[in-house]
Amino acid sequence: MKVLKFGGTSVGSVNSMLNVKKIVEAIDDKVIVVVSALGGITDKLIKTSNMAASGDSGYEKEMKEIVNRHIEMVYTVIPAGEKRELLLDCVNELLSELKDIFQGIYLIRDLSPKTSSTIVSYGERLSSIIVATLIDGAQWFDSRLFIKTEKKHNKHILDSELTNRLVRETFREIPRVSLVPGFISSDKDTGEVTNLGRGGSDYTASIIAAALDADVLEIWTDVDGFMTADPRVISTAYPITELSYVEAMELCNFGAKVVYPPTIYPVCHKNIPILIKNTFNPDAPGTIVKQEADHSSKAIKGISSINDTCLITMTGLGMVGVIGVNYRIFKTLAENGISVFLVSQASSENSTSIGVRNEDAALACKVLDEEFAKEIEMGEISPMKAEGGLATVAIVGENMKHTPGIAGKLFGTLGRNGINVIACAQGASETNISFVVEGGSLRKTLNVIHDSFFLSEYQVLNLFICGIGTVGHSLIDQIHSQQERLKQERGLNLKIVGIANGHKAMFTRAGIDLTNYREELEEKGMPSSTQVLHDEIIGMNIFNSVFVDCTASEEIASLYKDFLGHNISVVAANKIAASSDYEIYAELKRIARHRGVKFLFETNVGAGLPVINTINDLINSGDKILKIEAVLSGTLNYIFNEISADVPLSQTIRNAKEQGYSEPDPRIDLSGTDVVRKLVILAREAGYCLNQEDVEKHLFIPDSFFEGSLDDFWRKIPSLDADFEARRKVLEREGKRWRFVARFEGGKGVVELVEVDRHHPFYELAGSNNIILLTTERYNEYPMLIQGYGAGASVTAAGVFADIMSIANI
Ligand SMILES: NC(=O)C1=CN([C@@H]2O[C@H](COP(=O)(O)OP(=O)(O)OC[C@H]3O[C@@H](n4cnc5c(N)ncnc54)[C@H](O)[C@@H]3O)[C@@H](O)[C@H]2O)C=CC1
Ligand SMILES: N[C@@H](CC=O)C(=O)O
Repeated sequence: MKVLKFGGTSVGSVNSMLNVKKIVEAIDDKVIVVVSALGGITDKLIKTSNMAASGDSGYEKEMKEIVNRHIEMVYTVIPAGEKRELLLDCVNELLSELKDIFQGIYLIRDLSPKTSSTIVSYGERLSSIIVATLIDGAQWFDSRLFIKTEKKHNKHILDSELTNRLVRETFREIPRVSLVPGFISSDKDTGEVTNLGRGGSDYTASIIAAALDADVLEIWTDVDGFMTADPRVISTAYPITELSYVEAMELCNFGAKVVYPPTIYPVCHKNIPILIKNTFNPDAPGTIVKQEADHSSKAIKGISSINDTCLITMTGLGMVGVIGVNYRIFKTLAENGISVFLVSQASSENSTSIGVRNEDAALACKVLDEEFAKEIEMGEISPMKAEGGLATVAIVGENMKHTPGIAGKLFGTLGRNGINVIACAQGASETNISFVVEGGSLRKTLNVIHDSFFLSEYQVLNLFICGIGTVGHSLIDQIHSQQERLKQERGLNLKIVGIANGHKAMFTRAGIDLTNYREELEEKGMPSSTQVLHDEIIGMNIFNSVFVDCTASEEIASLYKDFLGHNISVVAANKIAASSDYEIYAELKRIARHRGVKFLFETNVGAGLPVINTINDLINSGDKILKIEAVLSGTLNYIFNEISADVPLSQTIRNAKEQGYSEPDPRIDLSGTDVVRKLVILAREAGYCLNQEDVEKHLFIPDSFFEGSLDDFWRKIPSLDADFEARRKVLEREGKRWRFVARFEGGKGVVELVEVDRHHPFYELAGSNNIILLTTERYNEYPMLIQGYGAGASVTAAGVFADIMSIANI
């Protein structure tokens, strides 16, 4: 025998009603069907009662809607004929009783709890007789006759013993299909209508299933089962196939509204499985809840949360070692009907924090202050402190018991993402770790956990890309072309959630479609500014996020500190921050380390060449960099390789810009600034404290050419062509070439134009290539050499991409 329960959405529309009929009639076994009120009707009944009680004549309109909803349902799902007429008689009679009750309330302007309970019972009474008529051969039973409650602490509580006996008596002979209204009950002493609480239809079904030793309890709802997390917050949440009773209880107690929590105990006690199914998708497997759920899988099964938490903290040295303090706290709260869902107490016993719903907080503080008035007056205990606007999150899974390090991983992940844990609790059963965070961090918290415990199919990295010129555009193209492969083969979802250039910016948590992002940015983007980027990116508070700087902007570099401070990793092609004042560079690295995020800038030197990582590897393994000799400017090397009788200096500079080698402002290259920045960064990464002004410069273009605007520069630069050509000819005759060389040794840096002959290791350095010779304690007689493309869109973008991938750490 099976017990099936259909919730309000399952009986809320014509289509779903017809699905219910199909599902029940296809069962080849005895079945007891428990139904809720038509979706939304209970709320409407409560609203109408309150309107009538407050003298608002608008209640009549609401009542009309209730009438229409039921009558229309009857006319659409029950074919014309005798059955329909009989049903209409019953429905009209119930509706007319209801109308009279509302009128009475309106006239006397009074609504007692007893009348309220009577009113809400009409929802299930009406729906159940409609469904009973709809399903062939169904026999209707009145649950008020066998679901019995008693009053305790001002609440109607099930009298299990009496109810079980009455259920067994009622269903001594079980018909093929029985139809029972859920939720409603009656007082065992007075016979007054009561109910089992909102969501109580699940409980009705569970009580009946347990009393009759059903084979299974099926809860038919509008979702595919228990999900790994709230799908409205986590788009990648998915249904869990199997849960143990304990796991299901932990999950539904805490926000996952799939099952009304008291439902689990009666069937668990009898070892009757619960199957959660979707009325709108009956072929989906659903979730099975049973004694022993699959233990071979992930350590945590699901996450649940409530965004309605107030933490009440009681502190005082007068609590230490005093027996009975906790007893008094919980007794006082229980006597006042306040439910506590989280308790956290330090072993020092001088503080206890209690999680209650926000609406209960004021009363909880009041009654506890009263209970401990004497101790408060003596200064032994401080008055209760309430902190509202919080959220409680629970991670749930019986496998946690067998897996060390879950708590470490959980709190480590939260910390790296800048989420502050205000209180936490874990029972010795180890099936649940609950913790409290700021309400505003809930979304991020759920995403972080879902992602890091691999509940999601993919690990997500959220990228903000700033600057979509030569490097930024190429990077986005590369990400676009690799996105799918990374998802499928590496389980990594690289999501670009923000893109900005100097004029426009756009942001979306869902990820930007990269097909036409440039057009979209132009059309739909908001005006971009440093402040906008700062506020939007920090305000979005997204987990696992990386700010990627592909600009050459000082203002943008000034944002890194705040981003790192908000646990956003930074990947910079922009060299300004890493080469700025040593203190700033050191501070950024310090913040990144403290926050557990990354500040990476491999492309600052040698574009995509592995220069900085190599130096880090050498240093980390105990080597010491003694000397750096390098050609670090792609632009200058290109210029000195291209310059010829046919291509004058000024033209080579233009060509370097067109090839995407030069800085947005090529004067940065020609003035040696770019090379100085790079040398400073290399020296710092090698462990030396060097600033740009410490580097000696021997330049080849007079300073006067860098005065004025960029247009002035382009106008003036051809005047140097003839002189350069004359010098080039001499050089050619001598069999030499120009190389702009950077050197660092003994704590001193120099950049200069050097004339090298064919025996020099830099002589053959082609195109825009870079070369870096590292003399170290280990690589001494034969220095380490790194050589290759040192500038250009695709290699630089690939280097930025590699930094991003190292943050993903897959
Ligand atoms: N081109 C290359 O080979 C290499 C370049 N880099 C570095 O990469 C960075 C970018 O270089 P390119 O792509 O060549 O420059 P670009 O001039 O082509 O692109 C710069 C982008 O930054 C944007 N931008 C400028 N100021 C901005 C602001 N305040 N807010 C938002 N966006 C802003 C511009 O609108 C443009 O989209 C530079 O810092 C450069 O030093 C590093 C290694 C190699
Ligand atoms: N402008 C730079 C680009 C790489 O950093 C160069 O020419 O090397």
